[in-house]
Amino acid sequence: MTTLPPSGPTTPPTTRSLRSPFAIKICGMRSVQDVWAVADAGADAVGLNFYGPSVRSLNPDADETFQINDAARQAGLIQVGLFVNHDLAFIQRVVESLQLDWIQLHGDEPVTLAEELIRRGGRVLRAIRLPRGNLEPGQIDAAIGQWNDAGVSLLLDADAGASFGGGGQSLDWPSIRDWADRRGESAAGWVLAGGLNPENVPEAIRISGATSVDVASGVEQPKGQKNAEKIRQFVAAVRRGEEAL
Ligand SMILES: O=C(O)c1ccccc1N[C@@H]1O[C@H](COP(=O)(O)O)[C@@H](O)[C@H]1O
Repeated sequence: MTTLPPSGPTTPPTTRSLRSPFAIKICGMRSVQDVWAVADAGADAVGLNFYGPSVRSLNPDADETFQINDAARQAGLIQVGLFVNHDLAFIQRVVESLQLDWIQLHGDEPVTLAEELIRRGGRVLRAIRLPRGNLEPGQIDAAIGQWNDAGVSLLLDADAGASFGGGGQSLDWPSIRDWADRRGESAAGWVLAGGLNPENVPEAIRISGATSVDVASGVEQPKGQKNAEKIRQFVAAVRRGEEAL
C-alpha cells in the first residue's frame, strides 16, 4: 500500500465486477502452527484478526504476529487483515508493517474509508452483515448499496450483533443463490461466510453457488483455537462441494 498525500489525485469510483480475492480463507490465525495447518490443507488465504474484543485477536506489534505473518508469506498464502471500526491511520500502519495483501472491513465503517484505502493502493474486502433467515434480492442489494460501486470485493456474512462476526451463524443460502443468479456476471466477486464448517460447507456451496468461502469458528475446537484436522476436513469438504456445482 503506497502512501499518497491526503490531497493526492482521486480515482473515481467505478462499477466493477471483481473476482473473489481467494477461494478458501481460514480466518483467525493465532500461531505459526495454525498457518502451517492451513497451508498443508491447501487453502489459499489466512485472516489475521486485529479486532481487540475478539477471541482471535492479534496484537499487530507483537513478535508472534510477525512470525505468524512471515509463515503465511513463506507458505504463499494470501494475507488478509481483519479490521472492525478501526481508523485509517491504524489500518494503514498495520497493513504497511505486515505487508498485508487485503483489508477486510467487518464493522460499520463508512464507504469513504474504503475509497481512501483503495486510493492509497489498498485492496478492500467489505463484509456485508445480513439478517439471518429468508432475504429478498433487493434487501441484499440495499445492504450492499454504495459498496458495489466503490471497487471493493464483497463478503456476505450473517449478522452477529455486537460481536460483529466470528460467531458461527449462517445465512439463508437459497436467498443468496437467488440474489447471485439475478446479479449474474458480477456474482464472481463475492465470498460466502457465516457458520460454515466441514459438515455443512458442501451444501452451502451447492445451494448458494459460492466460489469463495471464509471460515473462523467452524474449524476450531475449543472456541478460539484452530484444529488442524478440522481445517483439513473443511478444505476437503469445499472441494467436494465444488465438484457438485
Ligand atoms: O472471527 C472473529 O472473531 C470476528 C470478529 C469480528 C468480526 C469478524 C470476525 N470474523 C469473521 O466472521 C466471519 C464468520 O465467522 P464464522 O465462520 O461464522 O465464525 C468470517 O468472515 C470471519 O472472517
